[in-house]
Amino acid sequence: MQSVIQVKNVSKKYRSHQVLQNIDLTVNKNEIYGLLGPSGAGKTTLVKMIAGIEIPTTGSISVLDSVMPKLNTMTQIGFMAQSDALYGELSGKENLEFFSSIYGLKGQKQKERIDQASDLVNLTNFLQKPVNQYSGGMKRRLSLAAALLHDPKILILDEPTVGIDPVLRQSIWDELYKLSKSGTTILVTTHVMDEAEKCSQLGMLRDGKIIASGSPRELKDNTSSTSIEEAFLYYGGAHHAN
Ligand SMILES: Nc1ncnc2c1ncn2[C@@H]1O[C@H](COP(=O)(O)OP(=O)(O)OP(=O)(O)O)[C@@H](O)[C@H]1O
Repeated sequence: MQSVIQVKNVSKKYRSHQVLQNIDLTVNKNEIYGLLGPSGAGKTTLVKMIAGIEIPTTGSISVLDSVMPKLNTMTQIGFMAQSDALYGELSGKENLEFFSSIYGLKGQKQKERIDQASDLVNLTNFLQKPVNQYSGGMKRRLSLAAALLHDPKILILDEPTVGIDPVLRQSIWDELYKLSKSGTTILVTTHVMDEAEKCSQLGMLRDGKIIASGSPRELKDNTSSTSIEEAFLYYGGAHHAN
């Protein structure tokens, strides 16, 4: 199996605050890898380092065989941050035009990619509306479309479905499966257990450490759990007992 993301012994400190400790993690091509953990566990910090936005204090991260941060590799990553970085005064379409021009898309290709990405997130009929009139869920969907514009090899999504209703959440997951089947590798953070269940591989993060990793099935079988939540509590407890 071809690995596209390798995190080796990574730690991150902000001043004296140790946020992540000795993280090892591998994501293989076409996987949907979920980083599951409660608020403050360090998920955002970890995905930002993988995307090349933050730098580890110690350890190394390589993406598509390049040590991060590397500009060329960063252009092959679509990153959807937790808070939407959108221009409120501009319409949805103008936002997508702006982001696609940053990726160097122009003319017919730009139009095609904007059409595809907005269709994927069901925003086609709202593209003319200013973004400051969008609901929270619509802003999330527009951010997802923006992350997809340049057809990235790796998609990194930080809590992508927060504020999105269950029907649309399912349709976004359906699209993530399609993207993964067509060759996109997806790394997604979540604190929602049933969402973690949808991933092909999971890393459970707690207090800045990976407490367990494997497929949802493996994690449940290995702990004789009937749910991911139960497995998470098991590993969390075992971790604290050590
Ligand atoms: N720039 C920063 N400077 C100092 N501390 C930071 C910084 N960024 C994050 N932290 C701290 O690192 C810890 C982990 O934060 P992080 O956002 O990575 O967690 P998270 O698991 O993504 O949580 P959430 O789901 O709430 O965003 C928190 O205690 C946070 O306060």
